[in-house]
Amino acid sequence: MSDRALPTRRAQHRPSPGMLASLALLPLLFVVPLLIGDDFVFHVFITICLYGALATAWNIVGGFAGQLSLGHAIFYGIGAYTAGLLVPLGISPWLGMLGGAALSAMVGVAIGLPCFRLRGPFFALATIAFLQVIRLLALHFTGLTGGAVGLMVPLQTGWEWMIFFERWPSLLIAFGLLALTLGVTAWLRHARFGYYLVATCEREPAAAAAGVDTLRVRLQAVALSAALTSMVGTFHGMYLTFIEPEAMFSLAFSVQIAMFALIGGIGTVMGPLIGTLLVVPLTELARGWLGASALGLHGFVYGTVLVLIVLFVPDGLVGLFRRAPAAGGAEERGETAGSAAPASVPAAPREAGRRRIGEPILVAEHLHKHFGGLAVTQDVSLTLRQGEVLGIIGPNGAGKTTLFNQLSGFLAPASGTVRVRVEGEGFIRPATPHAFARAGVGRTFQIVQPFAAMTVLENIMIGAFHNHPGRAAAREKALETAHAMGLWAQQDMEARSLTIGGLKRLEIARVMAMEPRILLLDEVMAGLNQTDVQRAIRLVEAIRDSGVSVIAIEHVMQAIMALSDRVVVLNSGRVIAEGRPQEVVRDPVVIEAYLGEDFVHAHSA
Ligand SMILES: Nc1ncnc2c1ncn2[C@@H]1O[C@H](COP(=O)(O)OP(=O)(O)OP(=O)(O)O)[C@@H](O)[C@H]1O
Repeated sequence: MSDRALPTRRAQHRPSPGMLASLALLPLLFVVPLLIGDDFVFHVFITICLYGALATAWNIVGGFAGQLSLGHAIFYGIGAYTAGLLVPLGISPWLGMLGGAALSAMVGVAIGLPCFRLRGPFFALATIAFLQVIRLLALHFTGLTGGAVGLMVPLQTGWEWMIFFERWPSLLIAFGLLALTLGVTAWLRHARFGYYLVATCEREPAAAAAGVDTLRVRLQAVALSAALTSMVGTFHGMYLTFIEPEAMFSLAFSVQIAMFALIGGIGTVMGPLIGTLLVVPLTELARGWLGASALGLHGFVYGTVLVLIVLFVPDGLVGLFRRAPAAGGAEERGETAGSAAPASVPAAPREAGRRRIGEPILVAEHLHKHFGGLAVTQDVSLTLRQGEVLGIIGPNGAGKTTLFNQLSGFLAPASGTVRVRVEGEGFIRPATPHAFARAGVGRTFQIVQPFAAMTVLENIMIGAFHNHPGRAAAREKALETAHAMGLWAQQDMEARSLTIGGLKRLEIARVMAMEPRILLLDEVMAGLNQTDVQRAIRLVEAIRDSGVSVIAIEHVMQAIMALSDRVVVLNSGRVIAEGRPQEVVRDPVVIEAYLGEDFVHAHSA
């Protein structure tokens, strides 16, 4: 995402060469036809603007939200029909445009609600199914839509009716719609909403853990995209002065819009327009030269270009202009410069060494969870107190992660409750991951979940947005957290290039940027070398000393012994022991179920 949807720290004041070139060339879309003054040229440029706007609007769902919609013609058709049906009633298409946009946004949400549960090809197929249903309904209700015969838009000319004798006003409107969609996408790319969309697209659980209401974000995206698509549909209907279900709700048209974006580069602001700029003139010029003998040629042109793009520039045409990634080796620089050591966790409210364990802050009671016939959590109760570190240990498959999932809203217990104390509200019972995040519960994942295509800083910003909705404030908070977590030197690196130790720290940094009161750590020491384990222990100590209460699942007993105030031992989904670490490791039940005699001998030697 650093090079695609969001800028890196260095890049943010310096747009990419592709972006600059596209912006400089943008006014030419309006000026060139005016200078040439030829009807065909006007038509080609109006078509470019319209398809560019449609592909840009599609990109909000297809690119930023990562949901391959092949049903976007639904919104285009709604826009055209809403205005087309209102004009005979004496209502201006400008009002029809707004009405169509509102209706499309609602239809988008109604379709999105069931479809967003589906992934990959199933989502795409579901959008096609909805498109076909709406097309058939439009063909059936002939009284409303004109059926297969279609509707002629009454030929009233002038700005009020959006129909003109001259070509330039149509070009102006098409250009305006293109500028509007580009403007909305450019805003989105830099706003919290855009970060949330990309995070949701890349790793939904990690986004949810960072407090993102992932379904809501997707629905907002589809509503926005549908409204913009519908506005273009309204104008195109008026421009063609004829609307019919087969053309307005066409699958081929939906695929075409998606293809322009794919060719140019999805998840980028200018990519969809660049794709359109390449393909539409090629097609229109070929049609102009070859005339009727070139019927269906556009399909051949699209197919050829798409195959070439997939083979040679899989990221789309904007990939050609992309700047080289930030200089490699920053991780090593960070390591050797010693800046990777956890500096401090900011704003420690009380002195280390004088910790006082306070009132209960998270209480789980009688949790039960089954997966089919397997009872994974059996009557588990535990209490975390303010300022405490509670260790959870147990053999593989004991149910530790399943318990964590219930303590953070990722799994609903079959029975039992999880309550969290919130300042001024007393104990509440959150139900979803983002509700837990709002209540101040942050968590990491056993298998690290970085947003791989974002920079380290952008990853941390996803957490920082939780309490700092503005981009500048979130960035400030993320920088502060990166420094505290020893990730300062790596802040501009793409997360995917971090070492395992760096990824584990990033996982904690993203949660800490949310400023949680309760931190759930799922095996953050696993796979680390001895030096990194020591660093991680110091980091968790610093977090604890800053006033955050911690529950840590861990197999690294050195860390459990150093950090835990109390330890809960799980085996086969049940709590088999609980107490101070020194007592628990001597418990024969724990030795038999988990630690083994070797551990006892090693520590008594
Ligand atoms: N979604 C699921 N569906 C079916 N079974 C599951 C699911 N998630 C976990 N399990 C099973 O539940 C049991 C407990 O898994 P869990 O991951 O909670 O254990 P754990 O104590 O965290 O193990 P480890 O220390 O290896 O991470 C395992 O037998 C696992 O295979």
